[in-house]
Amino acid sequence: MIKVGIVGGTGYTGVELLRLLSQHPEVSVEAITSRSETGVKVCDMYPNLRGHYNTLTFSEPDAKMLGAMDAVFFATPHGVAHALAGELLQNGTRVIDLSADFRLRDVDEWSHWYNQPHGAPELLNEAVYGLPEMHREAIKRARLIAVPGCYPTAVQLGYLPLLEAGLIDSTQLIADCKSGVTGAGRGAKVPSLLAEASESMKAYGASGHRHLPEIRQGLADIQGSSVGLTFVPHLTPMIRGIHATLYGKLKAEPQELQAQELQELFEARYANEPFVDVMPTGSHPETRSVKGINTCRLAVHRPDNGNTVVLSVIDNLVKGASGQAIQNLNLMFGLKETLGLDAPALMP
Ligand SMILES: NC(=O)C1=CN([C@@H]2O[C@H](COP(=O)(O)OP(=O)(O)OC[C@H]3O[C@@H](n4cnc5c(N)ncnc54)[C@H](OP(=O)(O)O)[C@@H]3O)[C@@H](O)[C@H]2O)C=CC1
Ligand SMILES: CC(=O)N[C@@H](CCC(=O)OP(=O)(O)O)C(=O)O
Repeated sequence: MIKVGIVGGTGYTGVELLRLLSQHPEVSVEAITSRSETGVKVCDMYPNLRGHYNTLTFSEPDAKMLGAMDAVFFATPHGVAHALAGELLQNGTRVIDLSADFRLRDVDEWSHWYNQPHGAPELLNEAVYGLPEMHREAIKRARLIAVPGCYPTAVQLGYLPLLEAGLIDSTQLIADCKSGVTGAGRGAKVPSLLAEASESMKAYGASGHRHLPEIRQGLADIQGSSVGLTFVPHLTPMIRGIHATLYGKLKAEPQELQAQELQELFEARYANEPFVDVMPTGSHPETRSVKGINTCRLAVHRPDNGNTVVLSVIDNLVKGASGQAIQNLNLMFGLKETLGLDAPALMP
């Protein structure tokens, strides 16, 4: 069994790691941290986990205890993994970080968007961006994984086939994205209150959101040169889910491409990807079709105005965080990529 620890076990991504790992045949969760719930049993705090973790108890984050693990997940706010990752890696423990600590390669850009100095710039060279559909071979060899953000996952998977094939004008990309409220974490905040978030919808970060540089970096890696992107996130009255509507203007020659050819491009690109589902022509994927699962469902449209529209849905807590983190762990440890991640979505 692979022994794992979770730092930040009381948050939404931490408890989602616990839920998913309870079904993983090769992983045993041996340590879980929370500074506020030290001494409390996991199954007493989260009744959905009763019967799965009968003795596992929250403890203070401790480098020695975590260093005894084969791998440690960080499900913590930005800046926490910076402090501990180096010591763990020295002990031979692999690190899978769900926060943004190692996602941006440019230290100054990171400090600008996260309003603090970067705490571990010496580790940036070896951090691998954990989007398996782009970086599978590097992930297999990695010791330190930066799990992509939720919006960045949905946007990059949607644009990837079009940018790889050079079909759209990459100076004018527009990503219009919606998220459920769990995207904001479990800490009490006024905008996440039921009375504030239900029966209403709002954009935020329209003139600059910290996922903008991450998405730009990922899309530039895909096409080999920089992109121009407008990204506007919205908060919607649902608990889980990301819906991304991605616009792209077809270049002059690809103007001839018909809907069926774009469909075939997407199907061919993702034919061997276990967690990307290209839906039939004309589909409009729903966030509820990916609730609780690690799948990104995509549909590509070709309106008659020279544009393409890609619709991309994921569960922010699964393919957008904890599920993708486990997909990375499977690759790093030479396991079947889908292990522990193959249950169907909840419906309705
Ligand atoms: N929610 C989402 O949809 C997504 C979240 N992420 C990222 O994953 C990370 C976790 O998110 P989420 O689960 O929503 O966050 P939450 O705010 O829900 O939980 C944060 C967890 O971290 C612990 N924590 C906070 N500060 C520290 C600290 N200084 N040292 C150690 N532990 C600490 C908290 O427990 P305690 O204070 O008791 O120690 C808590 O368990 C964040 O970086 C987030 O941006 C990524 C993709 C999607
Ligand atoms: C709805 C909401 O507030 N979403 C969060 C992003 C989700 C998240 O946790 O961001 P990371 O993936 O970078 O960790 C936000 O906009 O800041």
